[in-house]
Amino acid sequence: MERELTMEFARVTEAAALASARWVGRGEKESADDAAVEAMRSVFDTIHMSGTVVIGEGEMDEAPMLYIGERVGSGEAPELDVAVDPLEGTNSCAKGLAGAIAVMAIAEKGGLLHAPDMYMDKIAVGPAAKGKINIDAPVKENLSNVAEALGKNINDLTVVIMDRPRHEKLIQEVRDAGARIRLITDGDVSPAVACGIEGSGVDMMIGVGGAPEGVLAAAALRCLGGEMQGRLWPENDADIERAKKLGIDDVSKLLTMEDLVKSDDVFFAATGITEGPLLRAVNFTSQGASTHTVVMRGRTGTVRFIEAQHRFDKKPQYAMKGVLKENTRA
Ligand SMILES: O=P(O)(O)OC[C@H]1O[C@](O)(COP(=O)(O)O)[C@@H](O)[C@@H]1O
Ligand SMILES: [Mn+2]
Ligand SMILES: [Mn+2]
Repeated sequence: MERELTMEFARVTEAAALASARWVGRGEKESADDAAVEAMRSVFDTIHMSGTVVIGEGEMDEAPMLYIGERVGSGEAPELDVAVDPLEGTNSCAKGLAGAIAVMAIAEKGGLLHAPDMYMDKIAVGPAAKGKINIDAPVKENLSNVAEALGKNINDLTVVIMDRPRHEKLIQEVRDAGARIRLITDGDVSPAVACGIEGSGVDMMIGVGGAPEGVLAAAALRCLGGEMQGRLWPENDADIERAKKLGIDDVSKLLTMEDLVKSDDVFFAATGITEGPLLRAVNFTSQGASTHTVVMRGRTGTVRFIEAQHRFDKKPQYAMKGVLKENTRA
């Protein structure tokens, strides 16, 4: 894939972030989601590519846009697989809490695991701890190996875990081992990616979250040289069927980096909506808004943080779209 595409993908996540940022704290999850999806969808068509959505907003009959199998892009070469989560952290956005991002990953055809819409158990670390994790090992063993690889004491490790009843035992085990925990209410992609960014303050992300989110985070960690391991976490027979439909016959298989993201020929882009360990929030100004985006390319490992200023007088498509009229300036 050509390097020029990185800038194009930054435009895609910026548009989604700008649109959903209008809905921060308004308590309307659906409107925030719809705004992100619509904005992302419309920018895709301006990009010279033939994309197929392999991770998106759901099956064709349950999502009007960015559904699995939908074609995006101008229709010209190259032929690519697209994974999107236009609003990752919907609750955080609706409540104005930290951790919402707009995110996507792109690979050559067949390059991304077609993850079913179900849970996945995950463990993620940055490059220094690559090769030191094993999802099947006791948590304490992983913590101690990662601490050693990072040259830290276990007490100084920061582990991000989603605050969910299903993680009660896991949280206790991490506390017993002596590591620090940051419990998050939503959005496990950004902390998983942050593991791979030096100075982000996150050393490890563990626990059960969305499987599609696992593939998105793995794409970034592939670019960053970090590691993720996953295992699908079906809750019922329907989940198992869903996985089989996507070609995953053995739902208990340990998913390595190679299973999640097949090659280095991958791009990742994300823009912050609310502040997080990886990216700053969208900020509205008198002129427009600023965005903070990260784009990465697996082949070269280049990571770019892009700070952008958007002018609403010159880009009216981003101005107040779909938001309450009384918010407009007199
Ligand atoms: O809220 P649950 O059911 O525990 O699911 C966790 C998953 O949902 C999220 O918190 C939010 O995802 P969406 O906002 O895209 O729905 C993911 O980051 C996470 O992987
Ligand atoms: Mn999500
Ligand atoms: Mn989402």
